[in-house]
Amino acid sequence: MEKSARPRTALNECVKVVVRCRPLSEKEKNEGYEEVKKKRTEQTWYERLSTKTPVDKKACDVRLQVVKVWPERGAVQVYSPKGQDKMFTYDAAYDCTADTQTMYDEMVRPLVASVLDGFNGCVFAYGQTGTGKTHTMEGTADHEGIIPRAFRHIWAHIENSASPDVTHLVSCSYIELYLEDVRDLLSKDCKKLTIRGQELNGFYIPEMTSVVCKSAAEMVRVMRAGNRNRAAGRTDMNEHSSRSHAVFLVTVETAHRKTNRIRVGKLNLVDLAGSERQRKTGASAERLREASRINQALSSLGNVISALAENSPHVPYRDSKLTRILQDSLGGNSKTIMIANIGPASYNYDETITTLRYAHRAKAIKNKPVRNEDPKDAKLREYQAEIERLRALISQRRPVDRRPRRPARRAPAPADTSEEETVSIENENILAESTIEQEKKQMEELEQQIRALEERLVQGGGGKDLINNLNEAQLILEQRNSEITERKKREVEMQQKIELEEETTAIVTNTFATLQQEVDHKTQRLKKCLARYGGLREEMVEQREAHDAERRELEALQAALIAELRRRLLVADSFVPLAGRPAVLRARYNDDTDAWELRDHAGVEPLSTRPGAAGRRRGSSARPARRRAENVLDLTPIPLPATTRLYSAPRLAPSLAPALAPAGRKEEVEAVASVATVAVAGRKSARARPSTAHHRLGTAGVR
Ligand SMILES: Nc1ncnc2c1ncn2[C@@H]1O[C@H](COP(=O)(O)OP(=O)(O)OP(=O)(O)O)[C@@H](O)[C@H]1O
Repeated sequence: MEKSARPRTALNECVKVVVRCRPLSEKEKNEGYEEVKKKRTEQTWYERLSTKTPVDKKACDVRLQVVKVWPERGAVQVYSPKGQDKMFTYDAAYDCTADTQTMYDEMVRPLVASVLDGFNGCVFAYGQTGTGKTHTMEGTADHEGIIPRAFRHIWAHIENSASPDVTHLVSCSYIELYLEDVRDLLSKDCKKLTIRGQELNGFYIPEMTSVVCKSAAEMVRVMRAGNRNRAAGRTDMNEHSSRSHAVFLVTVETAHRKTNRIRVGKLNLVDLAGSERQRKTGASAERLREASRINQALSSLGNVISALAENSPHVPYRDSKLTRILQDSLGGNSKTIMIANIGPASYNYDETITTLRYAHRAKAIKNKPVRNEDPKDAKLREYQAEIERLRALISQRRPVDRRPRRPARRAPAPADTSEEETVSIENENILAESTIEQEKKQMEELEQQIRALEERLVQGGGGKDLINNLNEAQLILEQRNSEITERKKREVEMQQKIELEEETTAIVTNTFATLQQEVDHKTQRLKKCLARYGGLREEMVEQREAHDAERRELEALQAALIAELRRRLLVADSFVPLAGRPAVLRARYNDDTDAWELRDHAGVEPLSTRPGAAGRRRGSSARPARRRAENVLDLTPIPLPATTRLYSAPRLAPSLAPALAPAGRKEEVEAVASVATVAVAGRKSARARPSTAHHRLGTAGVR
């Protein structure tokens, strides 16, 4: 991501939130069917939704679904196991029958059109693992996702640019956030990148690879190449689960020759990794580590969404790299669409409710999109300046080039010239010839450079030939489609407004003929308030339960991670030589440079020196310096089975003892035995001490 110019004046625009519910998967059907059979006697939602035969597989499939989508109202209803159904409304809602094409036309198309007009745009898919985020963003061979559709849209627009005075430059980058490392998916070895900048001026990634593309097909190839490098794996919830958050960035620069202005639109297409419960995904070892990082980043994203929705003065963007990358998209200079993916299965009720709540909160986020005109970092401007410079260079050298390539015939030296002069004239001729050759080569090189730069730029076609006519027709059709979808969207909004205002209008227009009527009306309102209060209480209890479940999950995760850490420490204790240990302990993780660093205490402050007292001299003390304790290696000894026994003096017959033991020998034996006992006691007490170094290293290991 490159540093973009800060907005000047901006109109607030809310984040658009879309919900997409995928169909029930075969696995959910089978597992749910088994569960229904098990639970048929319990009073749960299965019973509430049940027909008469709970083991009938078809009826069971219907009853397994706790989500009902109302596309015409943009609403999602979730049947609650405790009685009170939940209803959420969004900018749009799509059920399992809706395809990506409809979704793109209705919601994403206007956003991509804004990007082509110089705005920043972001589409990000959020939701539990296996709910269809990758399916929605990338799609499959049969169902094209939003990303390739956006590519085609961009290129249809470029090919149809009416005027050849318009020049375009399209480039893409692809990065992923894997285990808190930002990796460049388009570089050969997926090099790690650093996020630079600050919260106030925005974050950016300066070194990521940017590939200039000249067609939608080329962009798809770039995306596939990046996908091959992306971290993916199998979990119990998803056969091909994304183990990283991926961001595909498209930059479209458009230069208008007449106005001499450049507009730069940036489109972030984000496929987040899904939140997951260890219990459900069956994650272990590496998957567990990934899951903990995924959940950590998503939790930071949730905190940012909550802070923005509540207009909190502090938004914790710095908490994770994901939120730093998405800073502009959430509350910044961007038009943003959040796609909340959910599954319909009762099995995932809690996760679905959590996703819907987050999505509902995100609706309140206000962004400040501004058209990016003539930003300093526009590559097109750079290319144009370079082309101009090269052209100027060529025209400066032209007179040299116009000289005859080689003299047609070397003029013979006049008869009276000496032999020496003849040689020097010939040498001059040879020198001139080689200079001309060199100049020629340089000119060719310069022209080649110009051609290479110009090839990167795409000139507006003018739409005169057959293909362009077809494209034009397509564009008109798309425009009509978008008009229709715009109208549909307005209808949904109207419907939502009508429903919301119905209640208040009824109250306002109600005239109370009698006192009894007023009492009835107020009783009715009170009942409604009580019902709402009940609903809120229920929600609170549910949230507490969800929080408890999450806490338990995190505790389990922590226990697993600590176990893993102990294993690694054991390996380190056994194999890292003693000399290297202090260095390992001094290593600190630096968030800014994104790397582990060894504090050079020789250069900064020797460990042996005591920290200075503020303003006054410290009295001398026998206690060791404070700093020293930070670098002490305090390891818990590994309890190993004893392979030796303590020495105990052999029992001797009392009559033989004085004869065999020389004077003083007995005391010596007793002293050795007592030292050994003290050593064992010391070892035991060391075992009982808390392992502070482990804890310290533990934090480091988790980082
Ligand atoms: N709308 C849909 N219609 C049909 N199948 C779908 C739909 N959405 C998702 N699926 C299927 O569900 C499965 C999981 O989808 P996908 O991999 O996109 O989930 P995800 O949310 O990206 O998961 P993760 O977070 O683990 O990467 C896939 O087999 C996909 O084909």
